[in-house]
Amino acid sequence: MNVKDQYERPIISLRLSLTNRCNLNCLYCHHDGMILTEDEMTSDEIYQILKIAKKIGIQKIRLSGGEPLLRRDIVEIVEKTASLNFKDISITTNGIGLKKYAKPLKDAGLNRLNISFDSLNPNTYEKITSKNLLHEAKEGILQAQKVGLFPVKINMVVMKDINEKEIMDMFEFSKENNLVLQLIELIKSDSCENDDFSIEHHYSLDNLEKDLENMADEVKTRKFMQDRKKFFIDGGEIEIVHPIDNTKFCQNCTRLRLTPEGKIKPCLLKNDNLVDIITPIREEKSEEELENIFLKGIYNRKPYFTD
Ligand SMILES: Nc1nc2c(ncn2[C@@H]2O[C@H](COP(=O)(O)OP(=O)(O)OP(=O)(O)O)[C@@H](O)[C@H]2O)c(=O)[nH]1
Ligand SMILES: C[S@@+](CC[C@H](N)C(=O)[O-])C[C@H]1O[C@@H](n2cnc3c(N)ncnc32)[C@H](O)[C@@H]1O
Ligand code: SF4
Ligand code: SF4
Repeated sequence: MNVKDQYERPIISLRLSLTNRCNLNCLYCHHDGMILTEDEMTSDEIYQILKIAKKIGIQKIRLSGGEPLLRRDIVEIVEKTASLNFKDISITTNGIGLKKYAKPLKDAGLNRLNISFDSLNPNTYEKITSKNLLHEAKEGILQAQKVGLFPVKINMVVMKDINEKEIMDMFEFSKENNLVLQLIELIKSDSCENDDFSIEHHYSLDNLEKDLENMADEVKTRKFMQDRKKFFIDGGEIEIVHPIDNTKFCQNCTRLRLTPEGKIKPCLLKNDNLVDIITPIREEKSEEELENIFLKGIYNRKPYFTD
């Protein structure tokens, strides 16, 4: 089965937020758009939801959070996910736990990783994350690379007056270590604790995109990935995530989300259209009923930014 939403967007990927807990406290964090509850699904409940996802045609799974590596059963979750033969399983992490987990996760069936890393400067890193853990994050990145997870992407949220001058240094670091650099525009959302920060430090990626276009040996567009652009420069790769007021980004959005407590979330930036799937699972409803609940989540999808 291959499902489309009411706007003819195929549903290709599911992003599971495994927890709202985190070991960093980034100034800009949007918590993947979550309402911050403490409830977390068990790995068996997650597995049941993934089975329905597979059945309705979801191909790609992303595990995120909060910090997904804080889940003690993270390896078991990846193992269970891998047993369902999805095309792609990835994790977004701050990298602090990777020294310990990169190899077990790879062995459990993880394909790739995105690692948040906004600065190579220890003071700036600490200012952003409120923890003096740059060294651990960097070690985690290199460990992921070493155990053969590929590609490893660096997620760098670009912020005015904080790290915007570091883009080229981060690109050099990425090239040297065979990493893809993903530059992310700072998003303002209801789930950011500090609204003023997102406004004050917003840095538009428009001009940078034009500069990269001129510098690039090749430019590619990721069609089912929000029409994002990838720039190939001097043997390195930069991808731009430019979601704000970007109608094309939303027109090409093919992802559904799941909250840690078990609700289907149709859009990162909205919380008024969630669909509870964990209660019916705990009530042992039939497969058909559970599938219909999933489809209701898809039915609720709507592009956030429109013309
Ligand atoms: N507006 C919006 N922003 C998103 C969405 N998904 C991801 N982002 C932003 O994109 C950034 C990177 O997300 P990741 O979790 O690393 O995954 P990704 O880049 O979307 O996925 P891949 O490129 O396939 O690895 C995050 O900072 C999010 O803020 C989305 O659906 N809508
Ligand atoms: C919420 S974090 C969860 C996963 C993990 N803790 C991490 O930091 O990678 C997922 C991604 O969202 C990004 N992010 C968080 N708040 C953001 C914001 N306000 N604007 C843009 N990206 C943001 C982070 O940089 C990270 O790459
Ligand atoms: S961006 Fe990731 S690492 Fe930073 S506070 Fe948010 S969840 Fe934690
Ligand atoms: S509709 Fe737009 S804002 Fe909402 S999740 Fe998709 S890309 Fe993000």
